[in-house]
Amino acid sequence: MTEIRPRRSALYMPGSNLRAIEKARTLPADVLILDLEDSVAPDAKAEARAQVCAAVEQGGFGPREVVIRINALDSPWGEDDLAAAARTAPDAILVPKVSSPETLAAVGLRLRRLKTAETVRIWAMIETAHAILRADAIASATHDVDTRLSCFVLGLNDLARETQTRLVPGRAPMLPWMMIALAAARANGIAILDGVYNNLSDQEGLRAECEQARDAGFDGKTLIHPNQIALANTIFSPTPAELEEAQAVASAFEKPENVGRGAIALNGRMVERLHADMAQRVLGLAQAIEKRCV
Ligand SMILES: CC(C)(COP(=O)(O)OP(=O)(O)OC[C@H]1O[C@@H](n2cnc3c(N)ncnc32)[C@H](O)[C@@H]1OP(=O)(O)O)[C@@H](O)C(=O)NCCC(=O)NCCSC(=O)C[C@H](O)C(=O)O
Ligand SMILES: [Mg+2]
Repeated sequence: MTEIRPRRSALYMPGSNLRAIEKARTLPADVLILDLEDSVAPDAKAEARAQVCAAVEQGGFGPREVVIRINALDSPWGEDDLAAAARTAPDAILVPKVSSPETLAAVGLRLRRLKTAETVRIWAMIETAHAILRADAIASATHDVDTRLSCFVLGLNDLARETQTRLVPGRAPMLPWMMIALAAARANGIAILDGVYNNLSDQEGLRAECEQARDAGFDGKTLIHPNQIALANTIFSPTPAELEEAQAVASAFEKPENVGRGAIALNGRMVERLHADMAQRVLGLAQAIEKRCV
């Protein structure tokens, strides 16, 4: 079974907020995104960079995946952010406003020159109209060894700003873009996380977006507040009924009488080997979640 990394909940926190970073070491999020970009004011950029890098070097984040979101390379802070982040060897460096594969190649090249540990991956924010139009080309960068791309993260606030498309309940105007990004990610074998839900006090609205993203095939949701973690973890985890079904499908194909068969009937439904593959993924995710024990 392929090992799966759970990314049900990915919590952003401003790099300038030391209290939030300290608190994050105890929060049950699968991924922590220490932000140097939009949540940090220009005057606080240098201090936030130093603070985030010291925190990553200090460690203590347990099984949580630690990601540093840098400023864009063409901003006044991007180059310094990238060099400092690379030295601390987080799990990944998240690059904002990626609009072409060339941006990722530029980041990859710098990581090679900086002799950055091979374990450091690149994640790309998909949050510009060009990124949607070039999603497959950007995701294809994962096949270039230098580029290290392993995950897309949607930025629907920036997409709304650029396109004037409204962020409305149900997200109908944004859904085609979400699915284009999803198809590009899956076609190239990388992970993909949904954008944030801005309303901190609306758990029902958050639930609706998490369920929509789960059904659409996303690995998890990016979050902005600790009170959003539990819901995302629950919704992006397999339910007991899904686990039972997955176990039944996997076991059915292991029976000696089914070894040579491509399709079988199970509880009145046709089940093919592709369903057994899907079942193995569900079982693998459940196993990986259990192993994390945050
Ligand atoms: C939105 C907030 C500014 C609200 O902060 P605050 O008013 O302090 O919230 P609370 O008083 O309810 O906080 C309770 C405790 O929880 C801690 N806390 C709050 N938020 C976080 C967090 N994100 N991570 C870790 N810990 C957090 C507080 O410190 C309190 O702790 P304690 O003192 O022990 O009680 C704030 O939630 C916040 O800053 N959120 C993150 C904002 C952010 O990072 N934004 C950038 C990413 S979103 C984005 O850019 C998406 C994309 O690019 C796009 O385009 O869409
Ligand atoms: Mg953004």
